Amino acid sequence: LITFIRTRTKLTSPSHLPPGPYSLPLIGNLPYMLKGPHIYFTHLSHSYGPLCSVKLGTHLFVIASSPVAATEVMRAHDRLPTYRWVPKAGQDGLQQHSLIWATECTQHWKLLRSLCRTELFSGKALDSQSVLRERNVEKMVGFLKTKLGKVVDVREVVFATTVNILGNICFSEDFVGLEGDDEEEGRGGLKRGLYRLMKLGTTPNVADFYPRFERWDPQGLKKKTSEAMNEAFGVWEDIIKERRVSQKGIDSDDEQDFLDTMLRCGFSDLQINQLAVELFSGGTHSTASTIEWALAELIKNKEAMSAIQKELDNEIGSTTAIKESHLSQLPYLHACVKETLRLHPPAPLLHPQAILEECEIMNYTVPKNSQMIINVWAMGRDPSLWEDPLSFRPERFCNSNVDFKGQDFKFLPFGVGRRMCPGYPYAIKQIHLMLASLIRNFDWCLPDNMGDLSKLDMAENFGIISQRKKPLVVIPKCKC
Ligand code: HEM
Repeated sequence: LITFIRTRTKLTSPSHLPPGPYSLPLIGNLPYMLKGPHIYFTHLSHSYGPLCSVKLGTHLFVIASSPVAATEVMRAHDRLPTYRWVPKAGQDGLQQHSLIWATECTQHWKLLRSLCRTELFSGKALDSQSVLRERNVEKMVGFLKTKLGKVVDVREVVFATTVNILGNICFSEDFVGLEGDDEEEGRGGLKRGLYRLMKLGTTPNVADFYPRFERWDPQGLKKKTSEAMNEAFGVWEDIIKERRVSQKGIDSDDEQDFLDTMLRCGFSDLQINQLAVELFSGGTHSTASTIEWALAELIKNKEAMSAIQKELDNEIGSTTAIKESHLSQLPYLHACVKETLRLHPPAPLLHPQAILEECEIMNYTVPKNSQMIINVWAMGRDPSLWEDPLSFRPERFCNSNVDFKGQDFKFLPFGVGRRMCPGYPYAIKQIHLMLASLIRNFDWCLPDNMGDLSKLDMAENFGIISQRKKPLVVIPKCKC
């Protein structure tokens, strides 16, 4: 079959295009994406090599699935004009204020990135936030202690904690409850808005593949995205109003939170809402999902769990609450988090960027306006790059220099280049602290009816953030 497809492809494709499958008229290869684009693209790379091309709707996508191909794609990005592909559902005149959805690296994008880097993610900013993170993580541990022996949805608790940490850093507020009773308490807006935005991000949009449908918004996704944005705005609208009136924090020496910083910079309500929604949607599901996957992998892999518990016992001893100052002494914990990000990168595909000029990559011709994608998920599971790649073996990162800072092209969970995640130092601190606290304070087991640990379901769901298909539902037990 593969030989047939290859021959057919050779006959039908322009001669120097990166190889790829025969595409059906009009729909291209869209029907094959149902299991998840990252899985389909990985299969393609097995058949056609590390740089292949595929037609989806009316667009040509070029997919890089090896470190060499990814390096070449990034080189092309550096020397040629590019623009970031933005889902049509998010294109409502908001890009001019956007960080994540800025199509180009404009002056405003630069300003937002540098503001976030200095005020949220620099070493100094991270140090000043540590008390907020520690306080919220202590609350999470306290809450779980009331649930000993009972079934807990780890995703709910961890997600709520990540939202509240960012809520405190940006608005000095806890926005959601840990009990999952926000709807009854009338404060579910942010959680609901963020879940809705994530769901909208996972819904395939006809208009993305057939741009001529854009103006009709056939699935109503544009409208729903804008409703979810408004729902989030409703959560902090009054806080912004009050702060504008009180002028509190207007002097830079008085600044309490990131809202003060945004007000000092003269941001309008629209700009504040846009940046806040992007920080919350980029920074909460991704970290919560990594913690959920890491805990699931550790519950499943008893040896790794014992090794991490031993490290925590040896390095922290009987100290009750883990502090961020302990984290640098925990290399095995760091290795477990890297191993989780290798197997379960929350962003399995780096965002498509289109190159605006025809160019040569690895001796193939890439036509102008092709969307370039780097398949991080495929590289994390490639047996030519990692020994026994499907097994969870944190040891591979012990005594290794491989890091996620965008230098090692086989391991890019936070992306690479100009659009790399600016929040990674923040994310890593938070993940380390929360995971260490979950393991230090509790033993974890599956509910009886779920049987054997080794059969813990590890299926994944592809979306704007890739998560476990089923939430991790487990029982915390007293570590006595
Ligand atoms: C485990 C946690 C996280 C992972 C794996 C992650 C991953 C990524 C990746 C891969 C990108 C680049 C996307 C691309 O090039 O296609 C990105 C961009 C971004 N991330 Fe993260 N991220 C995480 C946490 C965070 C946090 C905590 C924040 C903020 C609070 C954040 C904010 C952003 C923003 C604003 C961008 C867009 C940057 C731009 O386009 O210039 N992320 N993230």
